Amino acid sequence: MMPLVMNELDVPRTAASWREHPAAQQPPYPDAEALAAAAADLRSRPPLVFAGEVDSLREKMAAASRGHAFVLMGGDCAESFHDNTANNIRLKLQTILQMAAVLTYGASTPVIKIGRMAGQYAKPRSADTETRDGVTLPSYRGDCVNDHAFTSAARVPDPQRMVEAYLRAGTTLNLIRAFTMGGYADLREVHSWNRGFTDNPAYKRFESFAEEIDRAMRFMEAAGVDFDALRQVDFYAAHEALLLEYEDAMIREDSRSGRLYDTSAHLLWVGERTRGPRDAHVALLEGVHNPVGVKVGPTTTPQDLIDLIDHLNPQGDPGRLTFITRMGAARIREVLPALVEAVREDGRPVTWVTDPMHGNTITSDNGYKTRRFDTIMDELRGFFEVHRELGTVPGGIHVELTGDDVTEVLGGGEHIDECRLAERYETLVDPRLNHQQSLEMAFEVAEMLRQ
Ligand SMILES: O=C[C@H](O)[C@H](O)COP(=O)(O)O
Ligand SMILES: C=C(OP(=O)(O)O)C(=O)O
Ligand SMILES: [Mn+2]
Repeated sequence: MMPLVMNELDVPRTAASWREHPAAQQPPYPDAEALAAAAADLRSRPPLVFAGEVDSLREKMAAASRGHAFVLMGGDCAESFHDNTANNIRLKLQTILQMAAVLTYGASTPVIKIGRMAGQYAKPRSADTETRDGVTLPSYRGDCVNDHAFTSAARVPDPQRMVEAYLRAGTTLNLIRAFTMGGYADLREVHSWNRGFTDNPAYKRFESFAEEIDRAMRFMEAAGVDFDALRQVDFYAAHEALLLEYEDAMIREDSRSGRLYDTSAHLLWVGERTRGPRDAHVALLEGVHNPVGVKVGPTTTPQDLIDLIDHLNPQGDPGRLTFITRMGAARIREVLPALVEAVREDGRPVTWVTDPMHGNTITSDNGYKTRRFDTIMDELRGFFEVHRELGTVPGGIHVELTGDDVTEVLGGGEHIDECRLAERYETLVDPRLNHQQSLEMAFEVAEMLRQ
């Protein structure tokens, strides 16, 4: 085990300049003293990740920007304290590992495995309030902020939830590390789970692909590959750096280098609603050394991206900045090329990742916030087409998924239709791919990568 070398108590405040910038999507805490006490409590606690791990992810993201690795980032839209169970963590991890095995074969490069896990507890909302049956209450903003129950007491922002989120993130990371270091991620095991996908009606389309992977495994075995050396994998954690007080309280100095890191996760991203280059969220991430992502939607201009690079990666260090595009299937082929070209012309490297979920959210006729599997796949195809035409590198995918058999996204091999949404619609905010849909996506993307 590497020693933790963070300076936990003496946090230089330079990263705190975010307080001088406008901050969107922050909860209206009723009790400033309670907020300060919770933040002080967090500041006294150990970091959740170690700077050395964060640096190694930065290097891997740099490899992805050059096409020498492929990023798979996935997990819940909003994690919840209630679902912070061993089984839930295990199934999500398993799903990501299964997808990664298929993608590794398709891409013929290492797949960088990143969970939207262990800290994805704060949500931006399009409306500050929610109305049900004539009753209007503050919106749910993630378990780090308030409770999902629809009562006025539950919806009051409670800063003590930040401490709870920290503790839950810590136990989640602990279990992830135990699984991924202790043999649960063994490639032979992961490959055998993927055989379970043969029950899926979509499997027929991928049968020959799956057989190829099977053959490759047998070849490796026959050639004497040391499978025991493949029993451990690197797995990283990421979440949206939305709740500024929480992220600020998790900043620590790395005593080896004197650099500041946001130790709440390895990678942090800024969302489409908070990505203003001169706004507080970007200012906070400017001050830390983590690899960072910025979600960019269809209204983004080329100049917006250059401004973001100026702020977040002025020196053009590879691996520091990832643009996560979420354009919508209908717009991606039209709007992405000019953005990619502007960045290419600028010359400072970024890693391009697609989020095919957030530009494709619809409301079903029976009132569910949902997405169509086919539309999601169409945005993914558009992403690869644009990069292929421009000769640039499609660096990875970012998806909302769960390891459970929920029914939140329409379509896929199991043909989930509107009536079935009611069966297991469990998400607290956005609809997630279920286990089978996630694997189906992995096979489709692996085929795209192979071309
Ligand atoms: O996860 C993303 C956002 O929080 C979400 O899409 C916004 O959702 P809302 O429009 O339901 O507030
Ligand atoms: C809020 C999210 O996305 P975006 O910022 O792209 O809307 C999200 O990833 O859950
Ligand atoms: Mn979401």
